[in-house]
Amino acid sequence: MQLLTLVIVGLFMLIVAVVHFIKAFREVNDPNGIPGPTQIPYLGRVHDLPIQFMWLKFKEWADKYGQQGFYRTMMLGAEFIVVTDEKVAEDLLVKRAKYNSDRPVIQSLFDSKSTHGSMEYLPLMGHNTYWARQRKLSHSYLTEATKAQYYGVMYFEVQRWMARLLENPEDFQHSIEDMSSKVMCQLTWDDPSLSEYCTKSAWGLLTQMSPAGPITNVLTPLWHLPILINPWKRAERKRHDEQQAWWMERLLTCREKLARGELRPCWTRQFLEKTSQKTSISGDYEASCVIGMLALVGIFTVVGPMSYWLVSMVHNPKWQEAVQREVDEVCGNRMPRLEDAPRLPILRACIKETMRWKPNVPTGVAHETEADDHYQGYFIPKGTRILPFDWSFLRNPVKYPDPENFRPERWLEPGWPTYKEPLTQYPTIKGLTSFGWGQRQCLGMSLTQDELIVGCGALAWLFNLRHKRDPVTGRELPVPLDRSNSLLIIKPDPFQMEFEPRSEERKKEALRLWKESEAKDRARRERWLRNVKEGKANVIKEPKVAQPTLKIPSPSPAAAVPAALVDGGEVRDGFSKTVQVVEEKSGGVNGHGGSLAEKAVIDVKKEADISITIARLDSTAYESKGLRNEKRGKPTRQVDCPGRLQWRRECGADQNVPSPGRLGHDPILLTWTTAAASIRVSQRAPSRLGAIDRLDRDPIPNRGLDALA
Ligand code: HEM
Repeated sequence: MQLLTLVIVGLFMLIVAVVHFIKAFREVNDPNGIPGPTQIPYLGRVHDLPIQFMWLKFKEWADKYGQQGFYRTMMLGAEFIVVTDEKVAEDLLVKRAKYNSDRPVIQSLFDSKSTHGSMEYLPLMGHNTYWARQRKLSHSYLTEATKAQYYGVMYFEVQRWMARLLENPEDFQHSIEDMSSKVMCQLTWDDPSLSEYCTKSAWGLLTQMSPAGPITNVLTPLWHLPILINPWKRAERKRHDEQQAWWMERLLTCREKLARGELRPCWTRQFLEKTSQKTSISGDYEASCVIGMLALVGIFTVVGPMSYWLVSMVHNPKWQEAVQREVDEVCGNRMPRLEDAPRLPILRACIKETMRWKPNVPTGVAHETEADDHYQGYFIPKGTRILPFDWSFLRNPVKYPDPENFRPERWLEPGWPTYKEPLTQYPTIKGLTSFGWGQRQCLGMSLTQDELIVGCGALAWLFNLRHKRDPVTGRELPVPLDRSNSLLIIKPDPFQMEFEPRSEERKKEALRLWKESEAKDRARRERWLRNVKEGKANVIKEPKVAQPTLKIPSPSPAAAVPAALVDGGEVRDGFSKTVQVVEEKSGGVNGHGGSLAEKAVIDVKKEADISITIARLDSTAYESKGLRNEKRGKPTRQVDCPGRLQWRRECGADQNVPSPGRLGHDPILLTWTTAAASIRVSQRAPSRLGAIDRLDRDPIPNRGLDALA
């Protein structure tokens, strides 16, 4: 009897599970929804989407389901729209950029979107205030460096690279990376000797954020295992802390060098001398991150097309000869410079065709939608990831006839769909789909183009790039066309090739040039230091650091609250604001109504008295005075305060507070849930410099950022 009951219960549960599964299956495969491969409830297509060369599977699906320019798939509950046509990307990511410019969470990084104020990875940040101000700053630094022709750094490093290739050609893959790393380390911290570590750190971050990196990026629930049995989280904690400490150390070293007058033009000097006075960047920590991130992102990106240039040239000797002829005609006995670019269309065409033929961000970088939307009659829910699938854009046979082959003439000869005049300006890689879309479009297009012109131009001037021959059999060693890593940003796997100097004269000239540049650089540095010691020119004093002020960057207090809950509001003064909430949801603290209506983040850098006042507009003011920031490291603290005030330190295991205590940051998340509230946060005893250096509103309104596109 008991057995029979068990069997009946078991059968019943099985039937319930099957019915539930069928219902879920129908839901995730709605015949009226966006076309795409059949989805398995909860899993999506995680079972047959390969981690290696994922873009090839995406392309297979694109050919099958992407007739309308997009298709849909799922991964462990996350919705994806894979965009396969440029027009659709334009519609969704440019025209609707206002609410399609967020980023998905990257599970294996702490606070990848900076939702909790980590402020670390600009390209991965959500569509929030940190992103807006860091993008503005990065854009202005990159533009200024471009105008100043990168302070000569690119020529210097490319000359060094040519000499290294002559002396040690076998090491070419390492020396490419080191060259682009040295360029970035000079632009960032005026110190090329940092390149080795910086490159390592760049690949470390890239691996951590890629689907082909830690398994926790795909099997995301694993990330939430307790830290003791979670090797992925422990490894990331170590990587992260080392990287952040290194960035901070760079900034502090630059400050010391600046004070001694030893720092030449670079982005950190620009920040210390000028920007720190009038920026919304919150302080040293954030500055070290935004500048450090720029250095990293400029390494693993440029390495791809620079390496694929070698592949293109080895496989297409006719085009190599054409580039060499053009460079010889224009530059004669010297290496190409940026001012030669208008007269080097074949070089530019081959660079652009290399990027089209072998795109180094083949899947594209996902945006995330911030609002429900409809497109071509289909519903796109908030939180959907939109993947602008670059491999597909660049293999569209209508725009790029014969897409599988290297055809630079498509940029040079009238009659091809992509031909554009004047040839002094076009082809240019600026605006290529590989650099992304809308408000999140890449900021490094000019830098990439310039570095490729100087670097690839120098290669064409100095070398014949050839297959290497096996010394025993005499046979050509293969240079594979389709072997690469599978990270978000790719580069070819190691291979062998020959760098044959075009003539003995050019070889001598390249070595002489490098010796001369190196000697000049050393002499300049020594002169600079001598002058400093003798108290002569070029001693740059850092301006006095002003007392940081509290800021509320959001222009409208209402904007931070879900629109339906808000009935206007006003900013009373710099530090306080009023929000009127007209509707409440159930739940909330202490059983009283009130979903999360507002929250603010305060950074308290050192011990300080602060006063936080929360007042219900319709009753007495509740005050919690003199909260001392003495309990460092305590993860959560509840303040006994009527009016359903809750505040806590934002130090949960998943919420990455930038090295609390160590680097001087100590953010407090403040939330309040009253029906109608005003809040005042102030520093009661500003006894120490920089005690409070940031008061932000979070979530951050996305309106008003369009101007930054
Ligand atoms: C081959 C070279 C490069 C490629 C293919 C590339 C590609 C991209 C892509 C696809 C994005 C995301 C766009 C989107 O979400 O729609 C991006 C963002 C970005 N790139 Fe590049 N990039 C390159 C070089 C560089 C360089 C040299 C720098 C600067 C040193 C740079 C700085 C950035 C920054 C700061 C962002 C973040 C923009 C934002 O989130 O608002 N990139 N890049």
